[in-house]
Amino acid sequence: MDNQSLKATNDEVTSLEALAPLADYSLMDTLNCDPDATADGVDHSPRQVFTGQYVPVKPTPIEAPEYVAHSHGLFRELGFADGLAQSADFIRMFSGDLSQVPAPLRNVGWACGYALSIYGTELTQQCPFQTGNGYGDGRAMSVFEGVLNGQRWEMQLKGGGPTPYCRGGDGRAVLRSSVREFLAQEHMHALGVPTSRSLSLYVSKTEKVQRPWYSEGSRRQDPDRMVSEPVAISTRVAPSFIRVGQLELFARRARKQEHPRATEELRQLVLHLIDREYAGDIDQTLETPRKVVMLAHQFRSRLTSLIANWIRVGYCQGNFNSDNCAAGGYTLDYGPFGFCEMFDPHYQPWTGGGQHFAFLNQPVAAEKNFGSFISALQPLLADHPNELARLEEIRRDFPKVMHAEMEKMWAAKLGLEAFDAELFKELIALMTQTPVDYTLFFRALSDIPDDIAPLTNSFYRPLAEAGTAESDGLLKRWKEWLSAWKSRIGPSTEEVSRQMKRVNPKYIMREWLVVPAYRQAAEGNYRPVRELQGVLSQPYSEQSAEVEAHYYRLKPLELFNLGGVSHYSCSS
Ligand SMILES: Nc1ncnc2c1ncn2[C@@H]1O[C@H](COP(=O)(O)OP(=O)(O)OP(=O)(O)O)[C@@H](O)[C@H]1O
Ligand SMILES: [Mg+2]
Repeated sequence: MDNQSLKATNDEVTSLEALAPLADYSLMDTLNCDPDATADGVDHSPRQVFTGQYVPVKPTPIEAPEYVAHSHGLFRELGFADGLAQSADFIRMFSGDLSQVPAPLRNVGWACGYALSIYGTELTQQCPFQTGNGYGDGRAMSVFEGVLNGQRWEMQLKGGGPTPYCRGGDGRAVLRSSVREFLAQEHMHALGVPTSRSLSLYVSKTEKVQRPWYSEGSRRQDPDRMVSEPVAISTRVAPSFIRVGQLELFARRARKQEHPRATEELRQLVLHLIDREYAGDIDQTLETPRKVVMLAHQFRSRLTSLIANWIRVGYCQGNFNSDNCAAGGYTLDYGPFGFCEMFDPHYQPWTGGGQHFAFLNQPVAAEKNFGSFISALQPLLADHPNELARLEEIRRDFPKVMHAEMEKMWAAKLGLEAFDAELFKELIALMTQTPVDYTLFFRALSDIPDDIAPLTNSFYRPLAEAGTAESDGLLKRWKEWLSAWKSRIGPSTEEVSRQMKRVNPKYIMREWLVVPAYRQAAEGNYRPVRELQGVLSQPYSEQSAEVEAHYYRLKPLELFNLGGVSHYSCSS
């Protein structure tokens, strides 16, 4: 279906029968199926997939699914009736049972292979066959693609059982990680950060799997025991799920001429990416080499803006490999992520992640992924030296564009028209040395206080009380900084304050507030998850006094360094 002819709105979807005619499986219908795939999608053991951009896979339903939550906001955008989320056939489909879906909905889903580069280094070791042909969606599979309210969406189960890319894993996701991803996606959307979205979350009442996790109160880096956790399936939604790593897989094959159609498969995937994610930005009638250059340019804009947004809201991806970098330029894979609370440029919640993926190094990590992306496009321009040179320029200028995005973002956080390097440098030093809570600090600053007293509510160490020379020195510097800052903001403080409150959220997803919610959910009480969902869906709003008292506060000191709260070594 061509994007121009899409109907702008659809009638309210109240059943799967009403959803069925909106299906349009462009990926399955225009790209190549793995020729070794089984027709029925019963394909659940690790094997190599040599060609084709997708493998049909039948999801493995979770036993005895129970409704936990759905996104009211996304349902509204898609034109879905709220009641649908708790209807028997919808629960069946989105907990992995496609056997009874009405045609033309299909009763197999699909999984895709992808390659992995970590910080720009190409790897194949993670593939059980050491070739890269056995790595990809190991437990994620899409089950729907179609056009809803004028927009093309793909729906993907996470935890829907093993695929040929499972590498011996069980294909499941536990409730804990599913609650985190479910909440985080809609929270990021509400924060104004491009992201995959959350549709629904169902948990099994009977099926459990073992995962390494932390004992109560453990401060160790790594989990110290195995715990049995309920499995869940969350469904995420995006215009496509094409990753930088996916392009890389086909580009590596093209580079090595692994099979005669390798370059053609890469070309098809890139053109498909443009249709799905960049149709509004790239003229369909252009020749492929022109399109490829425009794609690189557009992705650079989206990626640099995305990273600046992450830093604006305090988000750290933790594992920003090329396979966790969506080629559409939105946030994907909420595993070892976290929101920075006590400000630390090196904040990294994932113990296995390394400093290269730390909070303020994300612009450089993004540059590495962008390099992988550019390298993946090169085989398509082998006979086009001009376009190839243009691609190289786009890559080379990434840091410049990223830097400009960051300065624009910091200026906005500070309510300034233009970035002020000196003011910023001293602020970062003060925020680190004090240290402050990143969210509370910028929100308190957004009130444009007369003196530093209101800002000190965001300080993890009370300055004045300490009375030491060091803290007295800091106090003086804070006062000087505040007055320097105030002299730089415009005369209409009310307007500046309003603007600042639109970029500096009041509420962010703090892990220690999420832990009790997923624990309660594992006991069958879903109210705390839904309450958190409500609070996190309005992160910039002044909410009730009760919400403020509970959610707008410093992380309690006793929770620092706690395994599973402040850091995690495994997130699945
Ligand atoms: N329990 C599991 N069974 C099978 N494969 C798994 C499992 N857990 C992770 N994987 C696979 O391991 C790889 C690395 O995992 P990672 O945590 O980045 O991804 P993920 O969180 O599963 O998925 P995604 O990137 O799709 O959000 C992915 O290819 C993923 O599909
Ligand atoms: Mg991943």
